[in-house]
Order: sequence, then structure tokens, then C-alpha cells
Amino acid sequence: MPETPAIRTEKLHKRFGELSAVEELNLEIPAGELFGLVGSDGAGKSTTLRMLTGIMDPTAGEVRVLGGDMRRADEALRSKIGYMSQRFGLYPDLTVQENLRFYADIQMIPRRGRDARIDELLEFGKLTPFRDRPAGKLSGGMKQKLGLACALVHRPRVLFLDEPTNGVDPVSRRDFWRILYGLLAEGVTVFVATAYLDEAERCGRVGLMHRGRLLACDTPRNLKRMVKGGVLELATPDPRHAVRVLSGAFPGGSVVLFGEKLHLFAADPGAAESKARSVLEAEGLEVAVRPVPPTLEDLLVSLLREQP
Ligand SMILES: Nc1ncnc2c1ncn2[C@@H]1O[C@H](COP(=O)(O)OP(=O)(O)OP(=O)(O)O)[C@@H](O)[C@H]1O
Repeated sequence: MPETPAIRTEKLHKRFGELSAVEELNLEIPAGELFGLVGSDGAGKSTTLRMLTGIMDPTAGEVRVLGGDMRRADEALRSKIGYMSQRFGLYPDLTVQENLRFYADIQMIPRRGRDARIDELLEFGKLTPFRDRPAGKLSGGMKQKLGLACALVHRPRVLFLDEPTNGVDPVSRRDFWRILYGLLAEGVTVFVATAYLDEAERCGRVGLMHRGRLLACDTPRNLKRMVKGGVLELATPDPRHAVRVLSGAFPGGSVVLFGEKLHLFAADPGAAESKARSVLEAEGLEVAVRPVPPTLEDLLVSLLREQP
């Protein structure tokens, strides 16, 4: 018999009045996977997480976690789930250790073994030296790690994280991901919503969400193969002017600013290169062109171009 997926949704739908925040969402996530749900603000990620964790009822469709129906989840099922929302509640006046004790009490962790679990989590998040510091006095990255530790206090089998590294510096983000890999090694299923495409690259599989719909869902490598044609990277001294000039010559949003460089999506990269060179040189703009392997951001841009 095939193993029960850790997370499964079928035709999951959430409407707020006229707005479909999540539409026809079908997901199947095996146990032990690190799954990334990626999309910009308002894509429907948080709404999806709220339905997956049983906090919000769907308008229609099914949602199962570890085989159990989240619309009527009992305590036994809830105790196998961890959730770190965007505005998770740390008590700023309580110390790191007191916050963990508070969450352990909410989860009804027996006193015996509780402090050992807290010590383990403090070590795991490299928070031991800060155990007596009030949570309000922690750095942004440390607060997020403490939030994660609180979500893990009851040893959940499936962990849901809503943009856990939003606004966190790159070093702390790396630290945070190191912890997530540690959890994977323990067999925990991790479902992370993020707006960062570089984080999506770290996931086993990624779902790209836009206006409530899943546009694509696969491994990062397979997703990048979906980019049609080729991607050219253009370096010019005045990228903003170059975008304006090239957008006239290449309609349909195929020219996009990527930092200080431009990306040009082309069915025939050779022909596109010659055309881009002649258009830019006519404007007196020098340009260096090179083909680049597509990134997930390229895929997202190219999928969004196809949206009505
Ligand atoms: N309780 C609600 N009532 C009405 N509309 C809502 C509600 N919650 C979310 N929405 C709307 O549903 C859409 C999806 O929101 P959602 O928060 O799920 O997106 P998101 O991808 O998580 O983005 P963000 O990171 O900004 O929260 C948005 O248009 C949002 O305004």
C-alpha cells in the first residue's frame, strides 16, 4: 500500500466575498519532504497555510494532514503539527527560556522531560547563551529562531512556516535553513511559504502561486527547464534607459530588470542578441550580452507574462 502523504489537498478553495484567495489547489506532499510555496504578497500563501493547519475552514475542497481531515482535527492530530505564523506571539518581557516553557505548557508537555527538551531546542537554535535574555531584546534573526523553537517544542511531525525569514539578515537566514535541514534529517515534513526565490531553490519541491492559483509545482531543477527558449543577460551602463528602448523592440514583457542587469527572454536567443545589440547601439548604449541559465525568478517572470 502506498504511504499516506504528509499533506494532501484536493480542489481546495477559499473565497472571501467576491475574492478567490485560493482556487482549486491540489497538493500531495510525501512525508519527509521540504516543500516551498512561493508567491508574492497576496498570492494566497497564508490563507493556504491557515487551511492546512485547520485554523480556517475551506470554502470547498479537502485538506488532509497525516491522513487526518483538518476540518475536524482532534487533539491527537493537532499535536503532530507545528505552525509558525507571520505574527507568531513571543512575549517580549519573558526570557527566551520562559517563552519556551510557556509554549511547552500550552502544548501540555509533561514537566518531566520538559526542561531537557527546552535545552535541546536552545542548543539546536544556538540560543543557549541567550536563554535569560528577554525575547523583546533579541535580534530579528534570533526572534525568528526562538519562534521556530516554540513551534517545535512538542516534536511535531509536520511543520508549517509562514515567511519565517522575512526581514532577517542573510547570515541568520542561512542559520535558519541549517535548522530546517536538521529537522528534515529527523524525518519531519516541512512546508514553508516564502516570497524569496533563493530560498525556494533550497526546497525539494516548489509550488509557484499567483492570485490563488498554483502555476507550477516541481523540483527547482525541473521548474527551470520549463522556461521556454533562452535567457540573455545584458549589461549596459544605463539599464533603466535600456529597458525602455528594448521594451519597444521586444514587446510582451520579455525584457526585465534584474538588479543592475537586464534579462531578455527569447525563443531564438541568437537572433534576439543581434537585434538587442543593434537597437541599443543606435541609442549609443554599449552592451555586453551572455546567455545565462534560467533561475526560478526567470520562470516566474515568464509564467506571469503568460497570465491573462
Ligand atoms: N480574512 C480575510 N478577509 C478578506 N480577504 C482576505 C482575508 N485574508 C486574506 N485575504 C485576501 O486574500 C488574498 C490572499 O491573501 P494571503 O494573506 O493568503 O496572501 P499571501 O500570499 O500570504 O501574502 P502575504 O504574505 O502578504 O500575507 C489577498 O488578496 C488578501 O487581501
